[in-house]
Amino acid sequence: MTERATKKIVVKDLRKSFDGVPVLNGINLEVKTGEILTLIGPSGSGKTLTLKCILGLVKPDSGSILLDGEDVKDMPERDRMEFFRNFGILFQRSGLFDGLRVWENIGFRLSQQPGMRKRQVKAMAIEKLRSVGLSADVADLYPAELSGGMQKRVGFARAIAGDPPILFLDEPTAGLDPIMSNVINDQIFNNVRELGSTVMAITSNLLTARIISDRIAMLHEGRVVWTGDVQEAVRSENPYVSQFWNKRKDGPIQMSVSTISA
Ligand SMILES: Nc1ncnc2c1ncn2[C@@H]1O[C@H](COP(=O)(O)OP(=O)(O)OP(=O)(O)O)[C@@H](O)[C@H]1O
Repeated sequence: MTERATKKIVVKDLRKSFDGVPVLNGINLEVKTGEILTLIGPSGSGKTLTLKCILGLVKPDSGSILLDGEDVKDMPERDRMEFFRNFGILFQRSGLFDGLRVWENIGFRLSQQPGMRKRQVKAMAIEKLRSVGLSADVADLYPAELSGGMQKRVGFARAIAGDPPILFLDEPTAGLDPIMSNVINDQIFNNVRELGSTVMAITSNLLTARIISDRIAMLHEGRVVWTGDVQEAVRSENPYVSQFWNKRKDGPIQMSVSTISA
């Protein structure tokens, strides 16, 4: 098979500095088709920045980023926006449009396709709401009328609308209680498996990482210090993974107070 068919996301030697201070020091990542890769790592290790570079929100200094075989690093802005329409993105704060009803939020991308009727968009939105465990009544509400957990679920429903081949999930369970986190973990896992999407996720929630991931990539100081299957991560003796996974204060990962409080 070609690289395009087997690897949906390929990041090679990604580097980024701010004011001469290196933050990404040569990130290498690969996500195979249909695989869920989760980035974990201490605060400030470069997880969000890596995702921002992949999404084109921050321009890296060097390296290459291939999505579905296309080099997106130097893609012109208009092409990039068009290209990313094919992918699902769940932002950390759900990113719902306050002025749009739930169904309009979920159907936003679909409604921009020529010839798409309102009725079709709403039907698709309701189907996606059901797949994240919410009833059709929610469709006509506005985001402000929803709890944080419901907003996350609607954000996820929007990300999977259009059955995207690639999905990016930034902290899908941040700020949720443990029960709601678990509901979302299951819904991510089930929906993604059903759709066969390739996923790159970021999470600080180790239970989320454990439930949704096939593979884990651990970042530290802007480098990938370990990658492996999720089962290997759980019992890994790699000092970084073991310290992080077992939430130990002592080890090679040193957290300064300014980092902890950031
Ligand atoms: N636009 C920017 N300008 C300057 N520094 C930045 C910028 N964006 C990120 N950084 C720095 O890059 C480092 C990595 O940030 P990043 O947000 O990727 O961390 P993270 O691993 O996602 O952490 P967290 O889990 O706390 O979100 C941090 O030290 C941050 O201050």
